Amino acid sequence: MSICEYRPGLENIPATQSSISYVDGQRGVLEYRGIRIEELAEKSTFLETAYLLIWGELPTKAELDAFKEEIQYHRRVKFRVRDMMKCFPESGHPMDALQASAAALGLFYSRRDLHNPAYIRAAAVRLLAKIPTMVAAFELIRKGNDPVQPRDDLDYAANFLYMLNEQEPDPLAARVFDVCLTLHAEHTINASTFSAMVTASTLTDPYAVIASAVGTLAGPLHGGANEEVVSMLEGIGSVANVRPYLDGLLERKAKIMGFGHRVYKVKDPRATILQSLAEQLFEKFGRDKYYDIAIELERAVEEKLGSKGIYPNVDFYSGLVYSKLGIPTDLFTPVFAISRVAGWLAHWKEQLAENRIFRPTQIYTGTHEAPYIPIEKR
Ligand SMILES: CC(=O)SCCNC(=O)CCNC(=O)[C@H](O)C(C)(C)COP(=O)(O)OP(=O)(O)OC[C@H]1O[C@@H](n2cnc3c(N)ncnc32)[C@H](O)[C@@H]1OP(=O)(O)O
Ligand SMILES: O=C([O-])CC(=O)C(=O)O
Repeated sequence: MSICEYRPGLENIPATQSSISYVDGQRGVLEYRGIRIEELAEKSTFLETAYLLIWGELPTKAELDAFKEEIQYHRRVKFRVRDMMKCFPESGHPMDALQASAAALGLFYSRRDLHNPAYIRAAAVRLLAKIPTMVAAFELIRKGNDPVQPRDDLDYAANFLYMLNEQEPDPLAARVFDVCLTLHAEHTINASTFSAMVTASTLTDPYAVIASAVGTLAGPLHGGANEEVVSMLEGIGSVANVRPYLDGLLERKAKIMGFGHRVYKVKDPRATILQSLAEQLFEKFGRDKYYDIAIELERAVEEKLGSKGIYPNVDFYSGLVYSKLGIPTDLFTPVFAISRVAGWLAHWKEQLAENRIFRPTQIYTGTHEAPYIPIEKR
């Protein structure tokens, strides 16, 4: 077999075949199972979209009702998981808390039966159901409160906001949050999904698969960028300071958070939708001063870097939406994870259906036949 050219970051190297989602980065198109993201954002719900991603087809009403009921049944987490979270340092990052809690689920559901569709479904349901509960629980625990139990009369998105803010959300806020979850659910073979697939390919348990993906999503070049965007907008402080601040970043050759993408060379279609969701929230609950800074920054970056294909990605406007929903800044990436778990699970299932362990090669750049130097002579 011939050795291919080495491409840092595996740029443009196909690492799998998949029918889950599709991105055309030149035209700004994203489809889940062939359906455009704009259409899903308008007409679907997160749980219906998760079902579509994992099982490949839109559910019938009966299938969706059964799925929702299963999710609702599994939302609670065991008291030992909550007690474990109480031992985490309050100052720890919620993504670390989520990674540890997701991995801990493997201690309780350790039976592994990867060829059994019922096992796959049960694990997928458990993860989709429990991850929001664990994210909200850590938030309340670190504030010194007891976690709030899920409410059966609230749907997935509304229930999360309720568990987080300890009050029932406004219906517009709940719908906007549900759309955010749909938008973030899947994005082909990005870094965290690749991480999930590599982990899955060893035939380990699904909790390890998801914990590994959570750890990968946390980094500032990936899902962690949404948190960094808000710090950047706060650091800019005013519309007048946008251009001097940007010039400073470019001089230092620093990355502008929330901009650029390996695949998109135009504005990310999800950023466009998130921007319109932010506007809907501002109309009802008041405008955020950071929105004006964000718009000016988008304009300035386009002028300076548009020719290089650097435009807002999904992480640019999401923080403005989340802040308006009462979500603390360091929960932005865990909230991304609540959603992306759907895509990770879809890829886990697809990987298992035709598994071969990931084991690429390398180009060795070290020496050979090196002498062992005794410690006293080094
Ligand atoms: C959910 C998500 O993961 S979406 C992405 C979230 N991440 C961010 O927003 C962090 C900021 N963005 C970035 O770091 C990058 O654009 C990434 C990591 C998303 C993609 O990285 P890559 O495809 O490897 O692009 P790479 O970093 O090689 O950049 C290519 C060129 O564009 C420039 N560039 C890319 N993104 C940016 C940016 N945000 N700000 C300034 N310049 C940028 C690079 O400096 C480089 O320029 P050069 O060719 O003159 O050296
Ligand atoms: O696709 C990528 O490289 C990053 C990602 O997860 C996304 O944009 O949602």
